[in-house]
Amino acid sequence: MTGATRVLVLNAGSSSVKYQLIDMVDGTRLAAGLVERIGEHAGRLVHTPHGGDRREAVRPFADHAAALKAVAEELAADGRGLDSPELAAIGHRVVHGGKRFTAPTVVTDEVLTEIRRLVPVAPLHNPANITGIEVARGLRPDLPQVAVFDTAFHTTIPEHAARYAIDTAVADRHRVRRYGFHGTSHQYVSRATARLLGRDPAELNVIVLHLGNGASASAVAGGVCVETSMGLTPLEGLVMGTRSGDVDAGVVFHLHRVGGLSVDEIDDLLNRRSGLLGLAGENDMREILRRVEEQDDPAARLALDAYVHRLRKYLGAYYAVLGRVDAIAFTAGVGENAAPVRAAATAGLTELGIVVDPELNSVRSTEARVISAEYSRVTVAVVPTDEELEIAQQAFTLVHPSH
Ligand SMILES: Nc1ncnc2c1ncn2[C@@H]1O[C@H](COP(=O)(O)OP(=O)(O)O)[C@@H](O)[C@H]1O
Ligand SMILES: CC(=O)OP(=O)(O)O
Ligand SMILES: [Mg+2]
Repeated sequence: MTGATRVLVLNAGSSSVKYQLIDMVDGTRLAAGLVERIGEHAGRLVHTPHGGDRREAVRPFADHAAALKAVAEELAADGRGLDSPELAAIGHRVVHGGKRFTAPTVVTDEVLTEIRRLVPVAPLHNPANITGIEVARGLRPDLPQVAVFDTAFHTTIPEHAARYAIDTAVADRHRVRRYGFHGTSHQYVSRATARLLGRDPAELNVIVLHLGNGASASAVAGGVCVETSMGLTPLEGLVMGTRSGDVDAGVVFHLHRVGGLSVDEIDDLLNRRSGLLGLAGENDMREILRRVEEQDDPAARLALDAYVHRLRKYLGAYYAVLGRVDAIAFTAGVGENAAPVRAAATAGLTELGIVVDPELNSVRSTEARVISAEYSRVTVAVVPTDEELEIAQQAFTLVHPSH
């Protein structure tokens, strides 16, 4: 293959930027890294070039623009700067695509305006995604900037699952419905699960549990998403690091009318100070598990139990939605690494045909692997997600449809 074959992928989060430079001919990761704690006193950049040593810098990064400039400098230091003629596109994770964006899209001014209009329904995410696009475009105005939307994979969810049972006219006017997020990951992992089992995705029903900082579940029937736990915004569903997941909407009225909290304060409470953080003062699952195991800490125990209980409720619900489940796939930071969470989420479900093998579950590996017992009717697997590769492939296919 000749010409430009590389894609730089930017995944800009609220306080971090993850990036990868991938050669699409053979999938080589030419560079991977992240900048975290953007806007704080002590930021950190970690950069790993292909075949080279990991470099780390601890210093402040005032904002996303400063972080992206630092990323560009690291890539340039490897001789793979953003000015490289081998770059075919820059792929951006964009969290909310609303109803309009159902596929990867080349960003124009008009597309950017639409992504900006969706900021109120993805306040933690879309602003950072927009900055990423603007900075990258400033550095390489000649290159296609491709937006790959978290919501896209969920556009197949049937109307009766996507609708909230509220007045249709009000819902339509304000575009209130279930959009769902982490779609790029749910799509990648459901297919990777089929590959692991040597099956065609079209004949497989899978429940995907994406458990990272944000967490969501999805039900995928024959490769098509039919239900997911996040809703209008990435707040609904599972208990997360700092987000509550499901609460009675009446909680909002109560906190406002009786508790005297403003709407902005309630937003901040539910999105940034709830979940594991709200229950145990700590949003990192590693620390929660450590406190449970080493200190038998009651707050950490409650947080872990609430997290697992919610997960089990969704597992049961999606089992009923699908009718037949072939596989359950655990993915993202917690799903890939936290064996105790996987064990607790699946314990005592023999009647549902779900039996996890404790020994297989305790194996540490970065590879996709089966953790259920041989006789388990439902295959339970750990399937590492790769949102960056999926974004790079979708972006490259869009700009080079022939490859
Ligand atoms: N070894 C581990 N055991 C338990 N939890 C882990 C482990 N490694 C990472 N995690 C958890 O994974 C979460 C972050 O997941 P990740 O997928 O990296 O998040 P995101 O991409 O949403 O920022 C954190 O809660 C972290 O504690
Ligand atoms: C949509 C979402 O929750 O993303 P993240 O897990 O990256 O916060
Ligand atoms: Mg993630």
